Amino acid sequence: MEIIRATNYDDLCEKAAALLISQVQQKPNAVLGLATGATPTGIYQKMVADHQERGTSYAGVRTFNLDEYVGLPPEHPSSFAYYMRKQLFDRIDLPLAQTHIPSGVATDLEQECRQYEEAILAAGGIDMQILGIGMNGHIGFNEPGTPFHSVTHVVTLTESTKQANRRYFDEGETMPSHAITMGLATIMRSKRIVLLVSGKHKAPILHRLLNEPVSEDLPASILKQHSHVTVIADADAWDQ
Ligand SMILES: N[C@@H]1[C@@H](O)[C@H](O)[C@@H](COP(=O)(O)O)O[C@@H]1O
Repeated sequence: MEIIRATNYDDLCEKAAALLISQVQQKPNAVLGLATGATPTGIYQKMVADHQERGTSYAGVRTFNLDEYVGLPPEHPSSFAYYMRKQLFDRIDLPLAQTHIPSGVATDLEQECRQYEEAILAAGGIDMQILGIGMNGHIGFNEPGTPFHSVTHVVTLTESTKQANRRYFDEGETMPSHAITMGLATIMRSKRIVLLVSGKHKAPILHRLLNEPVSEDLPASILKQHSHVTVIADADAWDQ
């Protein structure tokens, strides 16, 4: 794993956005793997600014998001589909038809997972996958104990993950209990992976990732077996 130390969150976003933008400039029909959560929001802002100021075009790009909550339609403000439209898709020249997010309201969720996996393969695989990391080491929604060979599947969210994402839901609203997520094997098939770690609350998990052996108890540890992973961590995440 290549480790890049960013001075602060803005610098992390600058560095990650530069990787994505240069990927798209080199390959205008690149397949990008995208993530949600708090960490990537600044990156998407920088991509939008670059699109507006320097004209980087996403007209030929295809995207696949890591995950989506089961039961939330794309118009639900807490859905990842809604997040992606607001943060990025509606603000650049990327046709929505070229964006992919698992459907959390598919009648047959198992079939949705199979089709999602097939769609990634049919697109030629993911050129660059952006990842955040959960406090328990999850990537996507692959919680500790998820088999390394897993492909896109339905997961039961842990209490800690529900707690961490509670802030994206209205008070009193019931949190989804399940999600669809790319599996660890799906993520590992990406040609290049960029893992983002930001904030003091992520310092313990960054420490574990860098120091513990590869194990299904720490899902992100599988990334050590990938030949092209870049970890970008800001100073707060290093401060342990
Ligand atoms: N499914 C998402 C993950 O893909 C994300 O990486 C993680 C960390 O999010 P944040 O960046 O908000 O810390 O949260 C969620 O659980």
